[in-house]
Amino acid sequence: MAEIALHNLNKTYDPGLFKKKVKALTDLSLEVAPGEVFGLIGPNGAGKSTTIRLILGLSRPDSGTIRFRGQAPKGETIQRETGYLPENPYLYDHLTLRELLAFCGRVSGLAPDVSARRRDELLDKVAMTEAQNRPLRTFSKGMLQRAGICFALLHDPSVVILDEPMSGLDPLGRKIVFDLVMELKEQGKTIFFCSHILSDVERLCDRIGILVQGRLVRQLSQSELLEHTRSAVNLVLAPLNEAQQAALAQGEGSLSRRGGEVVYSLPAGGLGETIRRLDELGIGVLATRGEKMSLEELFIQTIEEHAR
Ligand SMILES: Nc1ncnc2c1ncn2[C@@H]1O[C@H](COP(=O)(O)OP(=O)(O)OP(=O)(O)O)[C@@H](O)[C@H]1O
Repeated sequence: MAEIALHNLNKTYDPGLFKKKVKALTDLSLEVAPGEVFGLIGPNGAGKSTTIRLILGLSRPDSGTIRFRGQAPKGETIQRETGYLPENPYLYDHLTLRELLAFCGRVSGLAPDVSARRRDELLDKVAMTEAQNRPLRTFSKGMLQRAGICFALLHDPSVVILDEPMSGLDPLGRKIVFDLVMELKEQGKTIFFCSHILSDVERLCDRIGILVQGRLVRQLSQSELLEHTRSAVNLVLAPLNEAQQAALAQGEGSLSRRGGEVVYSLPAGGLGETIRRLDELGIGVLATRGEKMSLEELFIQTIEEHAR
């Protein structure tokens, strides 16, 4: 049974009088299996945070169903079983981090010794032991992010939901959080997260969903992702006229400009057919480069296809 199952979710925001309604999600369906790491990616405003808020019951869909282990989610179960890091964690800023975590432990019903042990472990993991006695209002964005991660994980939840966990972190902080998420994955936790750092998503996730304008336009398992990204070919083309550009826009590859070069990227499998097509269109190929397509390129290609 899926840990999280979303079926045909629709969500519209109504900002009030005289303002246009915003359709944030359209017929969104996805499932996350126990122990799976699911990464939801998409451009700004695609509906990622909205999806997370619906899963957590912080907002209600207009229609569609949300199931948590087969049941309609109840506030208490969700609080007990999930750890949530919001996009911009708002924490009680007059408390020190140590006080915040003690409060969190009490609210979660942890025994004081368990709470203290978890606190010390987590502070150590996110390199915040020395900052624990400082009030949160003195923290930088990256420090607040690390504090938010401790807050989300203190009660050792089995499902972890992270909205932009790498946001505001320096490269070392990113590595710390990356390693922590990897450790949670190894412990068999179910993880659902959104991130714009696609190299992390690529390395961490068992499955990836691409959300564009509120619609889930693509889902890929780790092996499908490997298949898609394994063997791309980039053809460097001679300058194109408008008709040639329009003709290529209909094809299965994607056109881009890189450092003054016109590059046409396509899966290696279709190369023979593409060369014939370029020949018919009178387009010269200046160079051919075989390379691994990154998730970032696949992401941009998917968004461009969707825009077309
Ligand atoms: N409370 C709200 N009232 C009105 N519109 C909203 C509200 N919250 C979100 N939206 C709109 O819904 C859409 C989806 O927003 P959401 O925050 O879910 O996107 P996102 O994918 O998380 O974006 P980002 O990557 O920028 O964080 C956007 O158009 C946003 O402006």
